Amino acid sequence: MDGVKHIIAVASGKGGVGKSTVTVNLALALAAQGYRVGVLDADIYGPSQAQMLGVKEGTRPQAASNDKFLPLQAHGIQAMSMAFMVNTREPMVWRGPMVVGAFQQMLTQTQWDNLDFLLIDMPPGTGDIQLTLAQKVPVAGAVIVTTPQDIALLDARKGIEMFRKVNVPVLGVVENMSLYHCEKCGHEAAIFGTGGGDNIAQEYDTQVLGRLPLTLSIRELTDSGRPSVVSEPDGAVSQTFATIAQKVAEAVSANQGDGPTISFSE
Ligand SMILES: Nc1ncnc2c1ncn2[C@@H]1O[C@H](COP(=O)(O)OP(=O)(O)OP(=O)(O)O)[C@@H](O)[C@H]1O
Repeated sequence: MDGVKHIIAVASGKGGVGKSTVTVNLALALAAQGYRVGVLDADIYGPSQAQMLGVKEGTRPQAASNDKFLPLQAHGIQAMSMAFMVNTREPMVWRGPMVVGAFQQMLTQTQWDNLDFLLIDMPPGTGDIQLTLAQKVPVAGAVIVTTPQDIALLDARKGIEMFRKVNVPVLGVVENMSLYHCEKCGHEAAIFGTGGGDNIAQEYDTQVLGRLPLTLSIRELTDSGRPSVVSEPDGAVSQTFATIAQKVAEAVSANQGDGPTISFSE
């Protein structure tokens, strides 16, 4: 795709497992490692990237010279979202084809500026948007976000199966809300059970990219527009995202054969 080297879908089967939180922090972690990164919020009905990136309500993208939109800039990354086009306080009462049309327009009519990675924050489920993405553009891989409990894993499995059906490699699984961590007393509890991420990674012959705790700070920082990776760059959560970013970049380059080029000369 024009202006983009690698497209990565961040997906989950189930809603509310932290997919948007992982997308924005992973994007910022990749940017911190020197990559040029963009985020496309494909959640048309419930976009959250504008808020998570701290873009002020009512900010609109500028038109480029060629019928395209310029993405907005936030914390050093480029971003496009339905939230930049509509009043986010009003519900979008749209039928499926209109939603797909809006997604396609954002996908093809955004003038991304020389990105190494475009992360697409997918809506939950395995429907129209997922199929449109796989059919319209070459997707380098998918990152699956899940929480460890059975009900979320059930849906995460469907997400993995769907990407396999459309020949998109699964780069790995991020287990979110692995462990509840009380920031006051330090108490930890596996509210959603343990081992879910490992089991699913083993089942589908992929890797666990990282595990994130359920903590107040992740929620507060991300929802307030200054995600953990920019607010607490040296904190444990940012370290985890740095590792996830590294593994994602490695998995993409391994899949695409971007290894070093060796040449011989006399
Ligand atoms: N590890 C975490 N600890 C605490 N809060 C979290 C964590 N991950 C996500 N949250 C919070 O949970 C809520 C839902 O997260 P998020 O919007 O990222 O989920 P989602 O999977 O993208 O949801 P959907 O796709 O259904 O909109 C947000 O308020 C977010 O801040």
